[in-house]
Amino acid sequence: MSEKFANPVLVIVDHVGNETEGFTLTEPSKHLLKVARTLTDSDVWALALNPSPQMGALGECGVSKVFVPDLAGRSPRVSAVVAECAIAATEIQPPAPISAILCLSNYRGREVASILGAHFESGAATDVTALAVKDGQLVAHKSVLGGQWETTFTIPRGLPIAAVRPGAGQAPEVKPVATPGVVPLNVRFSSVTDAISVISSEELHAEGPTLTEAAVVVCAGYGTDGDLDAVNDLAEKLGAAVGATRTVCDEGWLPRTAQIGQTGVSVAPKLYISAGVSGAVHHTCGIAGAERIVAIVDDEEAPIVQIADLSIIGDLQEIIPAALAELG
Ligand SMILES: Cc1cc2nc3c(=O)[nH]c(=O)nc-3n(C[C@H](O)[C@H](O)[C@H](O)COP(=O)(O)OP(=O)(O)OC[C@H]3O[C@@H](n4cnc5c(N)ncnc54)[C@H](O)[C@@H]3O)c2cc1C
Repeated sequence: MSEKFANPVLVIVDHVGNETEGFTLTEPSKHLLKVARTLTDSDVWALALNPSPQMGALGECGVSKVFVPDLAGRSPRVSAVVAECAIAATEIQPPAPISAILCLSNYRGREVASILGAHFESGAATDVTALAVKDGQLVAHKSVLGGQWETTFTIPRGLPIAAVRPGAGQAPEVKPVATPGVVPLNVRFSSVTDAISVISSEELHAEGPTLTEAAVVVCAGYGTDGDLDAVNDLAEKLGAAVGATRTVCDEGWLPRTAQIGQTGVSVAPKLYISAGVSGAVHHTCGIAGAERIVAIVDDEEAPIVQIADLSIIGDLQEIIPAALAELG
């Protein structure tokens, strides 16, 4: 039986939505809460960054306590705001020692983790792909050097902080909590935090699901030769988000925000379908969280074939229309 912490693990969770239409806990956050459950015999707590967290979904993920800070108009997109909320959650009275703080390893999460690591004079691991507890310490795994090496390390001092890649780590079924407690947080934000404010933010891809949230991702590779009609048609049919390899973004066929991989985003869909992708490690390290991988590629020796659950060898411009015809 694997070792666990005796104290709660705090998870910084993300929601999408707004106050008018309501907030929805993101799939990567749900996954991370279940990963947290594997690390402690005690409670899993969540820090939510909106005034109306999705309590039902948090309870289903085994969360017993939800910290809800009053941001007083500040944006949760500012990493320092989020970090100071997490610090405030660790200072509630009476004190409740926390074993570890987890967040998602995205652009904001990596910054949040570093600020927290510096504040607690402990350490922060980012881009983590798996977590465990050994000898009372958090053990983190991460792939480095373009995914060619897997490293295992620990934070031996103070409160460990880990930013975990979306969808990474084992997430077993958890025992739901019927009614998680809500703890309002009054945070004394520092002047450093208030030195940054968000002037505006607009969603660039309002159509279709977000790449990192989507249950199905169709990824365009260089083999599309810039003709993305088939990929877009398949994505539309499946309600999927469209991703890309770096070469596709380098060519300007899709925006850089679509890039999946080491220098792009990580995705963790239930189904990832690649079209004309060779499967370089720089790319496949970004799909480690995918449940099922289907590769459409004309080269049976391509590395993607080695990791795919199903490979369809041939011309994507013939295979995808044929598949769409089957789907009706
Ligand atoms: C430091 C570093 C970081 C990097 N970061 C990233 C990253 O974040 N993300 C990323 O994706 N890459 C990244 N790369 C680049 C990566 O190494 C690969 O070059 C890139 O992923 C290859 O993209 P691709 O599979 O689209 O193209 P290719 O490797 O050219 O593969 C195209 C594939 O399509 C097949 N094909 C051609 N025509 C057809 C057709 N008609 N039908 C079906 N199949 C066809 C070909 O046989 C081939 O297998 C990085 C590289 C470095 C050095």
